[in-house]
Amino acid sequence: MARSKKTENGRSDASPIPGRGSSTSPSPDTDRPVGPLSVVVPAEEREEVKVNNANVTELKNACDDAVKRYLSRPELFKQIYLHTDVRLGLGWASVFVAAGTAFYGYKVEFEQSKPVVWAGLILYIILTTIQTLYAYFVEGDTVYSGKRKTFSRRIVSERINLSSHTQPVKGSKQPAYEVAVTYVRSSSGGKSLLAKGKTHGVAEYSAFFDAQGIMDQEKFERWIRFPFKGTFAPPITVRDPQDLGATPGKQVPELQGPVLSALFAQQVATSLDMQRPHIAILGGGLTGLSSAFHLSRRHPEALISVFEKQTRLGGWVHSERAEVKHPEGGTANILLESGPRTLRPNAKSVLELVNLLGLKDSVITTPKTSPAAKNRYLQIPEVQAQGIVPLPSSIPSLLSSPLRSQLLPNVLSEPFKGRNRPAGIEDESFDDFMSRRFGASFARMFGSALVHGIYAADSRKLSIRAAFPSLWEAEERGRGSVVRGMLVPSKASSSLDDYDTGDVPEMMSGAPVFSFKDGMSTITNSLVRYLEGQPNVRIITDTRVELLDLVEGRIQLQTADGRTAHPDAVASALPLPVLHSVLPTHLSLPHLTANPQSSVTVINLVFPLTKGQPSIHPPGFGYLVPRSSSGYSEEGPGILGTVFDSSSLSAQDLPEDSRSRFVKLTVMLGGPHPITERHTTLDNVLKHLNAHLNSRVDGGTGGLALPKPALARTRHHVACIPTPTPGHPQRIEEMKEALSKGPWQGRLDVVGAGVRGVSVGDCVESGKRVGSHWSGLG
Ligand SMILES: C=Cc1c2[nH]c(c1C)Cc1[nH]c(c(CCC(=O)O)c1C)Cc1[nH]c(c(C)c1CCC(=O)O)Cc1[nH]c(c(C)c1C=C)C2
Repeated sequence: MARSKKTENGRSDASPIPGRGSSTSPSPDTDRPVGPLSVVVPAEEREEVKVNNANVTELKNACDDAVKRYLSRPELFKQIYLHTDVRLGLGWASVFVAAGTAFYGYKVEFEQSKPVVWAGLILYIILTTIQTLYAYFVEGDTVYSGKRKTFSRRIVSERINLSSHTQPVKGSKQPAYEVAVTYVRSSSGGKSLLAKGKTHGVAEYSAFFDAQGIMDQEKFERWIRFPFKGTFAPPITVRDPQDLGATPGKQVPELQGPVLSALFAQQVATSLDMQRPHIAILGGGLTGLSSAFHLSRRHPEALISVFEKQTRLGGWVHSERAEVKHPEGGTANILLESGPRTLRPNAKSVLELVNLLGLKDSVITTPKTSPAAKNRYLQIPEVQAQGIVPLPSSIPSLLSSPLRSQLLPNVLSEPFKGRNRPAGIEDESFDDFMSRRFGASFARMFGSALVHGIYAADSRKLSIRAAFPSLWEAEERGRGSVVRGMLVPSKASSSLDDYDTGDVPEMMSGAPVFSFKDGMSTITNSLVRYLEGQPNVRIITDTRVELLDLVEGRIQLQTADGRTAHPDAVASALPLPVLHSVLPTHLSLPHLTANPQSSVTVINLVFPLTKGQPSIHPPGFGYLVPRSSSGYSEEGPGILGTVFDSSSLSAQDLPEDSRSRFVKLTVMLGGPHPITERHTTLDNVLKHLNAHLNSRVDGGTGGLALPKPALARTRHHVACIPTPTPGHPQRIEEMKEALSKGPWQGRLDVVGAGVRGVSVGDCVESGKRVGSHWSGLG
């Protein structure tokens, strides 16, 4: 069932867009308001409803009463008593006529009174006949009529009429309660009709009554309520409310329903204007949210709906806080990242978001001079059996580095190596490229480590042109030499013109990386808060898109809970293999399953430091572990690298004085390593970490074992980073061509890490560019 965290329409008090109000920092997800309709009356506050199970009239009456009780809540509808009033009026009128006639006949002499008595009798018969006909034809099985006025841009009046009857026993089917709903929606005092329709639902009485005849009122309300949740929840379509009914033959868990789904669709449609074009965004991760942000700004006239299969938004950008106890007393509130943890200021699209979402006050930067920015380490068994060695960051450190024999000759000789790119090749693996220019051992030691740190992938499988196009171009600029090419400035302009970055770039100047006080989720949470404040955006969580089809030329989107939508355009921010799985064969796009994806296990560790104890790691960014000379095997530790989070991000931890008492780091495993559960056990990870940190080149902690961690949190991210294999850029061109020229005719756009780049900046950028060719949708 779709569960949405959407707030009421038009709620804009939290809009962090400058000039639109506050610039408050985002509050956690839990702050999101929940519509009153989703509040279930607690069981203890209800009166028990008990009926004779064998009597369907009693069963039906109990359900009718439950409908009335539910719909008459003050926050829902105001009951209209028109039918009762008409029947009462007719009843009283017939009583008066009968009484008047009888009185007249009594007072006046028989012969003289005859005409009037006849007239009275006829009038009485007419009135009671009208009353009966009214009850039968007009009131029918009406259980409830209600009305309300809502305001969203304009006053909208809504009327619903709900009738019910019992479906008798049929074969193996038990007696069932059937509800039919009609609704009318209008504005301008009823002059302009916005929507009109009918819907119905059926459920066996046994679904709500137990063997003793006690009614499960909550269950009944859940069944009847489902669509009303939509008042605060998502629309799926603005065009065709009937679409939202359950798909024939599909079962919504437990009961057939939702009963009032068409009304649900209409409620949203009304508040948004039925004629709006509709853009659906698949995926509520960073790319999906960025797409919604930019599309909602670019197309204020359109309805934008974001579909996310999980409850949580933000994808694998995930910051959490944890209370950690120090064994010597005191606690700290430590921020843990399980996805990306830092950003680079060259990502203009991210700077733009920082500016537009009002996040400047939340930014924390790492100075260029800080060790976290300068010091990086490698763990290469061939160079130092167990420990980590610093990557040289200056000429003197290069000359004294244990890595100099690997670095110096290969880098210094590269400019003198002739052109060696094989004729006619358009792409190759990063490992092949590096081996050609710098030698195979250099490519393995440094190239594979770099690829582990970015793609968690095997550099022998990664496309140089997709992953590091600047190196490929440098080779061309340098007439065969990458080093020479890097010394020649590239012609590519890096203008900020296209980005509304305000003064954020100046604020970042000198900082190699930045993050936020509350971590990377600050961006995704702020995007969600912004989007929730937009009347034309709906975020639909817990809803998996199952099918994306074209039916008679219209886009048809089906969700796993059996609902259908007909958006005018779709932006897919799904991983490409997932997109492949939702497209029917006749619409499948080329190359969606061409690339493998890496899975990473992320283990956040927090260690307490005792007084006077030196840190457990050297100052720096962390270390990477290159591919071993024997390749990837289950025998190895499976570690890709470790990030020293305290070095760059301790400012996220509270209180301030706890920062020197705890050390946080993150160990990453998996990717191309075939890992099993054994690899990710805490004991195993600590054993290797201990060996890496205690025998480091700068002396380590003097051989002391690591303290027992105060916190260890493990997250397995399955298929989280795509590996663009050689030929990827060409394949993407072909896919884009199929999108624009094939049956989709440009109405489907595909964005995200699987398309152009895997960094946070790339994802936000792709959200900025999505559907740039869409105009005049609909
Ligand atoms: C959580 C594991 C991740 C690994 N790679 C990525 C993630 C999220 C994605 C990634 N990491 C980096 C980049 C380049 C960023 C850029 O160019 O702007 C990308 C796309 C670099 C990077 N790698 C690590 C860190 C701390 C950073 C800085 C950016 C960031 O915070 O993500 C460390 C690291 N990441 C991975 C491993 C195995 C690893 C090891 C130390 C995999």
